[in-house]
Amino acid sequence: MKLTVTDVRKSFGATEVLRGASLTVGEGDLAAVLGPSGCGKTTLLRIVAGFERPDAGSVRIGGREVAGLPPEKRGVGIVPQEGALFPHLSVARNVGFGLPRGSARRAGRIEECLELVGLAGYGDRMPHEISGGQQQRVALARALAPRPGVVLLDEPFNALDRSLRVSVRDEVRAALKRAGATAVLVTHDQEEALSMADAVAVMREGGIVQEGTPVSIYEDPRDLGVATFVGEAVVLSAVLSASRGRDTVSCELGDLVPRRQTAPAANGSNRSNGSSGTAGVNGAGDANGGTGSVALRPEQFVLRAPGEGAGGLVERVEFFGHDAAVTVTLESGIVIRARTRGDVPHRPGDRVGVTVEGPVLFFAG
Ligand SMILES: Nc1ncnc2c1ncn2[C@@H]1O[C@H](COP(=O)(O)OP(=O)(O)OP(=O)(O)O)[C@@H](O)[C@H]1O
Repeated sequence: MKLTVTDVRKSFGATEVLRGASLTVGEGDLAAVLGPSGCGKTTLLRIVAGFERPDAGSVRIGGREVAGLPPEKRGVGIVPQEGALFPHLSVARNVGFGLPRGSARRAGRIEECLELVGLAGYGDRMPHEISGGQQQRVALARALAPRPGVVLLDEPFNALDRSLRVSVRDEVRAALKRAGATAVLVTHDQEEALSMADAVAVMREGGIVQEGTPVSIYEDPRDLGVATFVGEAVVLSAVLSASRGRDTVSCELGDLVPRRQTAPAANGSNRSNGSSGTAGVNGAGDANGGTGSVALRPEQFVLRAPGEGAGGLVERVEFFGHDAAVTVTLESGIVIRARTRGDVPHRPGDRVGVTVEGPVLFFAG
């Protein structure tokens, strides 16, 4: 079911934790609420679940206002941080916990949900007899069993080690999609949000500051704060200027092309993507001739021979197999981290030239 949270406010004593947070999750979508620790993510989730009462605002599930309803009347399933399975109950009894006792469909629904999460046949095991990732999938099966309108996942992969996390994420996403569930995942991990979710809502200081697809949030962040939180970026001072129908952002790595264009191009067409506010600049602000900041992504840096582009010294090469990260200190002292192919020819101590490819994010101010 569709979930709509509108202008929700919540204070604990004198601390205002939610300052008018709004969020919409389409039916069958998986939305990630992404924000730093303490920004109010869990409080928002607890308000949707009914464990906290908002001071103001509305929460609608499938069009029905649920703000006054207790948790058990909301049709919400919850996957807590560490699975929190009942250790003395078998996997099947954990999954069936929220189902009416004695119903003829109970056993069938338990098996169905175990199948959804890829654990058919595991019903008789005890929680300690399965892995941490499997325990999380059982927790998801338990949340899905009563067919909730919305499933809430609160940092569900925190307890898993990194290598396991990636595969469990895929499995959880696949199970949610198979179940056709509308789901909200709370996380502070941008990679998790970008790789798993259909939509990402970036949260900051008690409010959702930007909602969109993972690609749009990464490529078109509304301000420098979102740009640097959602993905790595090197931020440099820059000046935006327009000449001959084309905007240019000048910084110590040269004259670059901003992602948004203010001026009509030479052939008369306007290259602005028109998505919001003043073109030439990401987010609000005045573009013309302005100073501001440019945010450069690691994959935009190209390492070349010394003499081409800005000069720098390779400090470190991190090899990941499929790609590599090369840390370079530029002559100005700025440190950049470039994502390159895995077969990187550079070694610490090498001199290189650095250029930037592709349109860049520019923020006035
Ligand atoms: N019951 C409470 N009483 C008082 N303060 C609270 C309560 N619950 C949360 N807070 C405060 O509200 C703020 C937001 O907490 P919340 O847990 O919602 O943030 P979060 O973004 O989920 O953080 P994390 O990622 O660390 O879990 C924090 O400063 C926290 O201390």
